[in-house]
Amino acid sequence: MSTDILLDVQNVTRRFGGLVANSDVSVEVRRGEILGLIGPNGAGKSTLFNLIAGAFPPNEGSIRFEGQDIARLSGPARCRLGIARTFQVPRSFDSMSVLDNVMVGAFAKEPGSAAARRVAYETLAFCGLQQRAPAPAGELTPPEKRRLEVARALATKPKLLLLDEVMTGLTPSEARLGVELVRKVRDQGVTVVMVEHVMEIVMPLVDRAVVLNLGKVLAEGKPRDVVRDDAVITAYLGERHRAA
Ligand SMILES: Nc1ncnc2c1ncn2[C@@H]1O[C@H](COP(=O)(O)OP(=O)(O)OP(=O)(O)O)[C@@H](O)[C@H]1O
Repeated sequence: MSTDILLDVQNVTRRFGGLVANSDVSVEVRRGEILGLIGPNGAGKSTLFNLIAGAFPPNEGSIRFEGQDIARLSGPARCRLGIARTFQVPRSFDSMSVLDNVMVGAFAKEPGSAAARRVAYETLAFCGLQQRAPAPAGELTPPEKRRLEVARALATKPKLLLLDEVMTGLTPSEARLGVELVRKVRDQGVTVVMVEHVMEIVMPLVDRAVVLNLGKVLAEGKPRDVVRDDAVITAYLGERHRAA
């Protein structure tokens, strides 16, 4: 395996009863890239995130991170190796302060509370949330909550960050700030895989895109090629993209 492959998912299948949510999916994630994972609702994008982050194991196939087989490791063990994720629906602890929420992430790598607090403050500043550190997380606005999700994941000091629809519901100016944050994360040396539905946001941002449809990889490549792919237009993007 080439060392520039950080994450190597090969021939992964995940079933839920009779439903095949991921079917023979292979995706390679290169170190330092921003990879977009796109596709219609129910295509299997979150399932693939869950498989990578360790929410459940695959029924078949292999998942290797820096060459190590991680398919049977727990979520916390994968977090310690350097895989972090956000959730589609933010999962903050609303009665805890914003700072304490981020400290929960920081404790993954920093057992001492003084060091974890320092990491949490640095991460909040990086994400533009430092002013909100003492506020209860439940008082954050929806875009701030999405930032908090990112901050909590970043505080674990990941090598690979999985972003699940962090731009959903943002106004165009909030989304621009979100794009800036994702670029900054990558510039820090963190590899990013992001699920997004808004093509105008995701396509200019990502280096490559993988399209899932009905649990299978339908296409992958440079964004400009993927948006012109006939199968992708038919299954997901719609006809207005054919003229583009
Ligand atoms: N834990 C689960 N138990 C049973 N079925 C599941 C589970 N997780 C996902 N599924 C099913 O697997 C299929 C793929 O779902 P998944 O959430 O991965 O798609 P998605 O591409 O992330 O969709 P969306 O864009 O709507 O979030 C769906 O039919 C979904 O209902």
